[in-house]
Amino acid sequence: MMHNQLKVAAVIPAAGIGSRMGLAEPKQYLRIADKTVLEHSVAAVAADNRVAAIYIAVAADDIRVQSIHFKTNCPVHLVVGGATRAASVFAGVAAAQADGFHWVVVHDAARPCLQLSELKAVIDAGIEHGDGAILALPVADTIKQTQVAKADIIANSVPREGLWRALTPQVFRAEQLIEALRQLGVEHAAITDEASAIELTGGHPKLVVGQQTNIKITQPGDERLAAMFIALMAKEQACE
Ligand SMILES: Nc1ccn([C@@H]2O[C@H](COP(=O)(O)OP(=O)(O)OP(=O)(O)O)[C@@H](O)[C@H]2O)c(=O)n1
Ligand SMILES: C[C@](O)(CO)[C@H](O)COP(=O)(O)O
Repeated sequence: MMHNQLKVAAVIPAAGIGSRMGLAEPKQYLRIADKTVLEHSVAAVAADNRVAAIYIAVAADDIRVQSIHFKTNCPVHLVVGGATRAASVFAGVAAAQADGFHWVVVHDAARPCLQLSELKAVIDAGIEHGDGAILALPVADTIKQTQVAKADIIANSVPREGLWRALTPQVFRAEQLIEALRQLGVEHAAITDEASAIELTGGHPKLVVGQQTNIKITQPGDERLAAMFIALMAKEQACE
């Protein structure tokens, strides 16, 4: 069912330093085609007309974001993020809640290839399912576990049945997410996404199958893959 009438706020954690990329600037400011990775991600979440406001959590000393003019149909607010992803998400959700939003769609700034069909599906599922919903992909490869002392030597294989890779967006009731983060604390090492905070406080979010193209720019080379996907998606849109 499509929940057309409901308005949601998007929260974009964009306060990371991108240490695994090893670049001079954070990965959300890399340029792909005509704009930065952050602008691609913001435009992607703004594409669903239920998204009525966007809250971007940026580092306190971020000056790059000041020169960006976000071209969206809804207001874009900047909030100060924190030392962990969870702290940045908390800041964004708290701001959205203060502005009266009851639902939040959290999407990594580092995932610029999100497609509208995925976004719509996860918002629908999140609102419909009691404990929210996330985009995810079932693990498709054989999974190996390494030895404790030797990181490149196999100890055994792990059954992949029931294993999924978590993506974003992740959709939750603002109240439920903020309470979970407050209860666990935003420094909690096991909160690597919003769903894990909900799980750790007793909830069971729904999994919605995402697209292989919805990659997170994490390691060198990922930006080239993202650029290819963005070019392909633009070409497909032009043909529609
Ligand atoms: N304190 C932090 C850490 C991360 N993020 C954001 O969370 C998203 C996903 O995190 P990740 O890929 O781990 O980004 P970084 O923390 O920047 O990368 P790294 O772990 O390589 O340093 C990114 O959009 C990142 O900007 C954030 O808002 N605040
Ligand atoms: C939220 C997330 O993108 C889901 O895959 C991810 O957990 C955050 O980044 P990290 O690479 O795990 O730090």
